Amino acid sequence: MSPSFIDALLAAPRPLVMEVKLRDPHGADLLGPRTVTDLVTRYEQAGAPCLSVVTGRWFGGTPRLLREVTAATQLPVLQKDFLTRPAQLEAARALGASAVLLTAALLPATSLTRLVTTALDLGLTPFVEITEERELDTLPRIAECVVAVNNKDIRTRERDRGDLGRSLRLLPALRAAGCRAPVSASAITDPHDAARLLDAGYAALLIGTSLMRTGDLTGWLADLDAARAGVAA
Ligand SMILES: O=C(O)c1ccccc1NCC(=O)[C@H](O)[C@H](O)COP(=O)(O)O
Repeated sequence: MSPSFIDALLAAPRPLVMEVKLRDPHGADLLGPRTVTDLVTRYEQAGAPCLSVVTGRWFGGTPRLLREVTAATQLPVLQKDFLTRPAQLEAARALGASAVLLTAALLPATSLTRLVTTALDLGLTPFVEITEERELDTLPRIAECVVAVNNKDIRTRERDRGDLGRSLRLLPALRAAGCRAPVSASAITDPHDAARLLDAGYAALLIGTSLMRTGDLTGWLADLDAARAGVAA
């Protein structure tokens, strides 16, 4: 049996969730001449422990894209979309997802509780995204969730430049609330910044645009590894 999304992430030596995302927030194409299968294979070869796929239409996605990704890999896959109903979580599982995005800012507390419970009952890892400390107050079963700090603002379609300081500021509150798998997500463009976030105590990072855009994925990851070794020395 494959490991759950959260277990695969926590066991990874280089804990990056590599994201399949067809368009940037301004509508620019990120895939280029590659196929989705080429990209998934490349991420796998690069050692990704888990993948993410943006199926939200703001970023050029569709539910069919989730199936394309899960058909091309055995790795645990996160579906990133505006998921608000239990039926959408059942559909995600049927299409092969292992984790589902739940955006705390967009969900009333009662819905968030119901969706976390439903996801866990279905064997899916809830990937709960927050931008403010108070969103942790109503989050149930936090030790079983991945909790991601989004460095951008989804309410403005992530057209802002992002604020990695938000991740650094919120990490102590995440740990204090019992989160085992804190993730920093969005706007991570530089391997040195990525190393800094991991060194600060993040269990993992989620990176889309930078990995989609780099012409040298191996080099990007080598720079991250070198920066982490430097940080640790
Ligand atoms: O964050 C959301 O609520 C969301 C909902 C629906 C579709 C996408 C959503 N977020 C997208 C992302 O958060 C980013 O694609 C992801 O964090 C990677 O960001 P980046 O590295 O800046 O491309």
